[in-house]
Amino acid sequence: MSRLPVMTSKRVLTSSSSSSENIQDMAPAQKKLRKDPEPVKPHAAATIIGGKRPVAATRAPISRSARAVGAATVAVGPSRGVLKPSVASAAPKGGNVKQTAAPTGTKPGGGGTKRHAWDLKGKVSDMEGKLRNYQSKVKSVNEENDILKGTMAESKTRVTEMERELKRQQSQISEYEDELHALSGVRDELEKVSSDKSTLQKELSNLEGKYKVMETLRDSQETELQTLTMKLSVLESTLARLQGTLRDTEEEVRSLKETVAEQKDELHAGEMERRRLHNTIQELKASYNVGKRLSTGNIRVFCRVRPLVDGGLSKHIQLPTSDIKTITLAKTEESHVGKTADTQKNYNFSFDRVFGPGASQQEVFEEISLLVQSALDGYNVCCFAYGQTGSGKTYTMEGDEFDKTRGVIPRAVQQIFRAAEKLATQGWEFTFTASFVEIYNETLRDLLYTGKASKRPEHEIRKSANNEVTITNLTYEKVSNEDQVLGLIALANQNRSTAQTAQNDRSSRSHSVFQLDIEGVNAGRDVKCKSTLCLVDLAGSERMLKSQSQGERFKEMTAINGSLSNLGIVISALANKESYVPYRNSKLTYLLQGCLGGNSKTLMFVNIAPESDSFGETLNSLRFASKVNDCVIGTASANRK
Ligand SMILES: Nc1ncnc2c1ncn2[C@@H]1O[C@H](COP(=O)(O)OP(=O)(O)OP(=O)(O)O)[C@@H](O)[C@H]1O
Repeated sequence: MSRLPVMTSKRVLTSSSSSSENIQDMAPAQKKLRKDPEPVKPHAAATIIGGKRPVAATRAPISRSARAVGAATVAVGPSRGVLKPSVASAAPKGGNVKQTAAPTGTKPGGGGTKRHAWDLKGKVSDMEGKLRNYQSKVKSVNEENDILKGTMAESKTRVTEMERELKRQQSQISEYEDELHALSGVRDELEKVSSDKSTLQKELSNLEGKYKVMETLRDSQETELQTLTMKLSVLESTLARLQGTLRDTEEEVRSLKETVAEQKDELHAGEMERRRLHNTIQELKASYNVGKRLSTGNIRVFCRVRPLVDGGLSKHIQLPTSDIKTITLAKTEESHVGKTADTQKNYNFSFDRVFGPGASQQEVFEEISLLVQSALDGYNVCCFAYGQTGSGKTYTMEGDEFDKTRGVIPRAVQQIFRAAEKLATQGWEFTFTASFVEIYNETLRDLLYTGKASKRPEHEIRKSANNEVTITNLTYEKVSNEDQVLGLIALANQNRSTAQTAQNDRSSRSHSVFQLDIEGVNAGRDVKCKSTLCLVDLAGSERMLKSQSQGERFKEMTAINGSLSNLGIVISALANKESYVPYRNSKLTYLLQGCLGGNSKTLMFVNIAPESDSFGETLNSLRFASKVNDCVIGTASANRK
């Protein structure tokens, strides 16, 4: 809206700024007017000077008369003699001159009267008329000039005014321009604000959308909250009810705990009583022997008869069905003279138990399971199998791999670990250490050794200050379950079979000793116990005539006989309460010292072969076992603290 006045001003400014030029420009316009036959266009000058039409209007006729005067003036100079052509040449251009000259009545070259050459007076009069005419014209031109001067002054004033106006308008323009500049900044700002506004509007619409979603969410959460509040109140009431129940239950638990503690005390007392009674029973069992005489002792002897290869039993072995403790060896002696009938000689033996050829491994173990239990109660327990080669010692001690035919060692191990688990509920914690050693030719060999054969260490039996017997360099393996022990037994058998390949039938000529050291702690009762379960498979006990054996065999025989007879000697020394017991006479007795002494429960299996050709060896074995069975060593006491 501010542009329009500015443009107008500019146009005005352009035309007026060169007012002097415009005035000069008027000259060509006037020249044109002279050529133009048409009347002068005074409005053109009027337009230039801002519509001062009255001035132009007055000027136009003046111009015409002035031109005529000019033409006449031009002609005045050379008037002598050349006036005619001059007037004549001026005639077609300005007919008005003629008209102006007409009142004089002396129109030279026109329709006027031509003076005679002599009519100088007339000519002077004409000239004077002309002069007067010219003078009046000059006067009117002067007047016109004065008017023009006034107009010029007026125009100058106007120009000055216009220049002032122009300056004012210029300053206004610069103001407008400043304003415009300021407004353009405002416009940019406005544009920015408008773009911000559209961004904000978008954001607003986004937020509105989100708000709606939130509102929906809030509504659903409020519903959920209401549901949860209801559930909470239900739960709170349930909780209050349960807390009441809990208080009652806690009360009940407290009284039950007291009862349990009392029962634990009773159980512990019961366990101790059980151990005492268990021990008494075994002592009583051991004290009753064939001779029906009561004695106190703790070596029990079981006899086991191996079945014949084709089953059944030899005639020379008699096992009365009514008595499970006796065995009779019957020998028929032919009459030398032939006159008398053959005589039969019976050898009767009585032991703690006699197992016939049909006795199963399970039956046999049941009889010794009480003894095994004693090992957990803190008693040293030793069980060894004695008998000639092939009489069933290994079968009795180790048995076969199948469940039914498993021997004493795996069954004893199973029982020990199961019993330890039960005792754990009464606060007992047990640690078990296993070792397996072979005595061959009075040399010790570690059956759990896994190193290089060439680096096999030598072993010595050592006795500590507290009378504990240990073997140097022997593998003592910590075990915590039955499977680990069975793995060790398998390793021992592997070691034995390796040695056996090198020397035929070596197992028959070596003693193998499996030992399980048991340590129990009942921290709650401050009770400890320590014992060793010792299970021994002795070498074959058959006697050989010295003359029949030579070299290595003789050496083996001497070693076996030596250790077995020393075993007998040690047992009788213990039975006779001799001051000196020759334990150190053989490796076997030295190793078993702890198990044979007064503080242990010992069981001996005497295994016999049923074949008639083994009669002699069977008799010897039964005699040896009988001697052992007669021994009264003394009562064992548990290793408890
Ligand atoms: N009570 C039994 N019932 C069935 N078979 C048995 C019985 N006792 C032993 N045998 C079998 O008799 C054979 C010889 O037994 P075993 O090897 O146990 O004798 P051993 O006395 O240990 O001999 P060695 O002194 O040579 O080691 C084995 O095949 C064994 O399975």
